[in-house]
Amino acid sequence: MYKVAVAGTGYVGLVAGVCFAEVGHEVICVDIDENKVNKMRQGISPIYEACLEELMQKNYAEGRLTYTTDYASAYKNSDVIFIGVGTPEQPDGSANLSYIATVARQIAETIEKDCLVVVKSTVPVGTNDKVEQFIKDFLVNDVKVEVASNPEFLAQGSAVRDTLQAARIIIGTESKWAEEMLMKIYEPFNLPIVSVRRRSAEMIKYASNDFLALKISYMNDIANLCELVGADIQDVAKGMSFDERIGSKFLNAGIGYGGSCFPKDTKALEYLAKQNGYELKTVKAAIDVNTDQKTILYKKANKRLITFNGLKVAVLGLTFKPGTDDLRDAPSLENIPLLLAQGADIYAYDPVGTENFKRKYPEGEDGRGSIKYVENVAEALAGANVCFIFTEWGEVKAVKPEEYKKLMRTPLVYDGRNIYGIEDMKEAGVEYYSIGRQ
Ligand SMILES: NC(=O)c1ccc[n+]([C@@H]2O[C@H](COP(=O)([O-])OP(=O)(O)OC[C@H]3O[C@@H](n4cnc5c(N)ncnc54)[C@H](O)[C@@H]3O)[C@@H](O)[C@H]2O)c1
Ligand SMILES: O=c1ccn([C@@H]2O[C@H](COP(=O)(O)OP(=O)(O)O[C@H]3O[C@H](CO)[C@@H](O)[C@H](O)[C@H]3O)[C@@H](O)[C@H]2O)c(=O)[nH]1
Repeated sequence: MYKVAVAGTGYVGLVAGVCFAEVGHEVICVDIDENKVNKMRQGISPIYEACLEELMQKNYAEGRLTYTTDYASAYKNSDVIFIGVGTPEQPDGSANLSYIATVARQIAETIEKDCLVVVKSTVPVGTNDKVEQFIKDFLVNDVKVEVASNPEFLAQGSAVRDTLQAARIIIGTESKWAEEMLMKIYEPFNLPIVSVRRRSAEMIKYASNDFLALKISYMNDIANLCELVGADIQDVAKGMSFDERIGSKFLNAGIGYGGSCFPKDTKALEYLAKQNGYELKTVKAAIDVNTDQKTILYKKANKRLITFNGLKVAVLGLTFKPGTDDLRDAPSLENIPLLLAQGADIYAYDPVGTENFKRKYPEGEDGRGSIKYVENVAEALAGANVCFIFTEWGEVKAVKPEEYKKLMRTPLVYDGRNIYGIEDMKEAGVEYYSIGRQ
């Protein structure tokens, strides 16, 4: 078993740290955010993820998992340091590598024994080479250091399961020493390992994410055409899914992909291509379709209503997908300002995302409209003139068509997740609009 340090305790770093401890490694998680570290020491997860808190508490109690802001003490004696800090999008679409650079420098200045540095964050092809050079440039002690790539494929909401039961582990190395060490670290997981060179590993991450984003944008594109020609995208997706070459996953048309990865990783790969004099036409198309898709329901509602001014608008779901409190690139963030600017009185419900959303849009008057956060779906729907569904939470899917009819002043529903059957809503007396269906 190894002494493992993890830099960054977000979705990737914390889950990786906890899972490494769970399989027996001695793990220290480092973050610059003192609040987060204090919370974690009390057994409280700073992010909402199924099973994470239980595993944090168990491994902390059993002494295999600790947390610190003191990176020097964490890095100096580690066999391996995983980097899981953010690589957010910059205004030009490129990935911001400043957090990676800071950690690299902190590592260079503190390690006191031979050490493998593993980049888990999603980084443009060639970044691992630069990180290795950067660490060597700033190295204080005479030790051996090498960098390896180990991109992460977990999805938010199922992060622990996706790590412990990952479809594959990708490792990208430039030496036998690094490859063997990473193989040993992952041995207890008993999962398929694909070992390649560093640049290929970096590319596998972007190619996978962008492929999935493309799949979604393709279905959204087809959905929009379905609507125009009288086909039903749900039926079309079902028919397609029986072909194993297509597969049944990620065929759901909707209000566009969001989250912390697909939007930024499509733009970052497009940027990388451009930098190398190449136009990545397929990925550009995925981005363009997604941009339009985000406000497609708002535009539909705008055609149907004279104005949103003074209307009670129920919003069901704020997070970018169910099972997470993350709002990054959530469709709600695109649509709520448009509704507020028109003077809508929004009653928003989300089972876990409300606190995060409140920080961006505090309760009360905003622009011409107002926003209020409610405790359940019924409160949001009561007396509403129109309802938007942005996230397919279980609590939202559980609402029966008749309840919209019963609770709303005018049962007018715009569903960005195709939760309901068209006929079921019609029978219940609900005027219902969704994606790719008439
Ligand atoms: N979120 C996901 O589902 C997911 C999945 C796969 C890959 N990724 C990639 O993994 C990376 C991290 O994503 P995330 O969503 O976990 O990020 P995040 O923003 O949730 O967490 C990053 C953490 O790093 C900390 N940090 C910043 N500088 C630090 C430093 N110098 N030392 C220690 N900690 C520091 C921050 O305080 C924060 O807690 C990104 O590159 C992302 O693209 C994310
Ligand atoms: O058929 C589908 C499937 C997903 N989505 C949307 O796509 C986005 C992303 O969903 P999902 O992939 O489930 O969540 P993420 O947590 O963003 O995970 C993705 O991004 C991570 C970060 O890189 C990767 O590690 C994961 O493998 C990859 O699935 C969400 O807005 C979903 O609503 C659809 O619109 N239709």
